[in-house]
Amino acid sequence: MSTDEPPLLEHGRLYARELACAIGRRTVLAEVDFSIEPGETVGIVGPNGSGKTTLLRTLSGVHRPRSGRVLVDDQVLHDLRPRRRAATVALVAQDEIPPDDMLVGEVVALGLTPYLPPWGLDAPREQQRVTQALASVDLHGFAGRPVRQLSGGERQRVLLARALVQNTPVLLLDEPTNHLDVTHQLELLTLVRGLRRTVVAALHDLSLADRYCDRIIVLHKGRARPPAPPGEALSPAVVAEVFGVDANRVRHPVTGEDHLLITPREARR
Ligand SMILES: Nc1ncnc2c1ncn2[C@@H]1O[C@H](COP(=O)(O)OP(=O)(O)OP(=O)(O)O)[C@@H](O)[C@H]1O
Repeated sequence: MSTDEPPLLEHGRLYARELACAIGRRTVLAEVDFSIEPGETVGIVGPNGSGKTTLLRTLSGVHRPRSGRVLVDDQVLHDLRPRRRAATVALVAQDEIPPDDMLVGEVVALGLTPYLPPWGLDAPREQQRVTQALASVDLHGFAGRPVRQLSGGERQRVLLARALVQNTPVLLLDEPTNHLDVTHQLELLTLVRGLRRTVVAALHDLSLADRYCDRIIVLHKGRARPPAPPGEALSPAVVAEVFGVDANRVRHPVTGEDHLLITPREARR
């Protein structure tokens, strides 16, 4: 989809440099160090509580790192003014609930805020971008509906549409497939891969991460393994160690593609 000219792919290189992420006094992750290329889709996986949300919030600028730096291209993210930061990185948080009395179109239009002059409105242009973004997440015709009337999955797609109109070179997604039916899960991941943006997504479903990500970062015991291609990041040994389940790669009988198959340990007895 295109809400505006797509950002050029020389923009959106995302770096974490010796990052430590903390909540209160507790360090959740330390020694996080990686570089993500413009246009890459990178998954973050890890058990519950391993720090996926904390890392995404730090990469988005919402949390300050305890130490280290986040850079987008040559800019230190946490030094940017809020408007500039909002034009650089968009975060779709997990389970955000917009105010009940807002209309869907109004929520999506919030993504344009960093580009508007103070008190500035450009209604026809704004409306067109909102309409395009809603259509791209399969919510054509929803602009006038109150947010309170949406299902969880529809709300999730509205928040993605808001991030799309924000039109940032870097897009961060926290469990974007939560609440979505299987069709919309696959559509969303196909959509984000086709955006020509740098995408970092926390995903619980290892098979989806394996299939849709160029590289994957595995969080385990307070550390982030360096981003690696799915076959390496989610090798049977790593999946067994980190998640305590068995993983096998099997060939799809029709497409011939590799799929990651997860089985509980007891199933093999
Ligand atoms: N507001 C908070 N106050 C104190 N501790 C917190 C807070 N939010 C998260 N934590 C703790 O920080 C750690 C990392 O949490 P985080 O939400 O980043 O994990 P996660 O990998 O996203 O988890 P999940 O898979 O369950 O969504 C967890 O141990 C969690 O209990």
